[in-house]
Amino acid sequence: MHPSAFFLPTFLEAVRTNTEESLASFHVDDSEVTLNVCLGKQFSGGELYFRGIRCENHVNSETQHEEMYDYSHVPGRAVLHRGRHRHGARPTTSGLRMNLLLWCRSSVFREMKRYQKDFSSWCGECQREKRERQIQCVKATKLAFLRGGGGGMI
Ligand SMILES: O=C(O)CCC(=O)C(=O)O
Ligand SMILES: [Fe+2]
Repeated sequence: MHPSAFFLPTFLEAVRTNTEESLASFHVDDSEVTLNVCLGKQFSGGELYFRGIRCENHVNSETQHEEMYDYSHVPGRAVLHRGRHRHGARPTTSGLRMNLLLWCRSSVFREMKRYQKDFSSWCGECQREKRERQIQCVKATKLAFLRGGGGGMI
């Protein structure tokens, strides 16, 4: 599919500076994909911290250790992340930080999501729950097998 068919519409959210930093506390974006371009030249701090991708149902669930990821901005470079990737920005400790944020939305993806119940292909918590269900299922099957006397056949 042509990218322009998938991401409609794309728009500019804001250029954030130090003074707007309260906006960047822990959140998910109302986008499918966000492009964050670092325009500041000299600053320190302002790192992004990512804490796992979540569907609407699991946005407040715990973070698994392996989902923790921190990113330090590099002037002139951009980071592209999923809008549903929970994230925030640490305070700028010196200088002026400016970031250009592009929120890219997909009406196709949003329409498809309305008919789906299982988001385990991208939500970390749906994945964890699915694994847990599988483990419980294997345990129950083993137990039923052993209770049925099948254990002697191994
Ligand atoms: O860089 C910031 O201050 C905000 C970052 C953010 O929220 C984003 O990349 O979506
Ligand atoms: Fe954001």
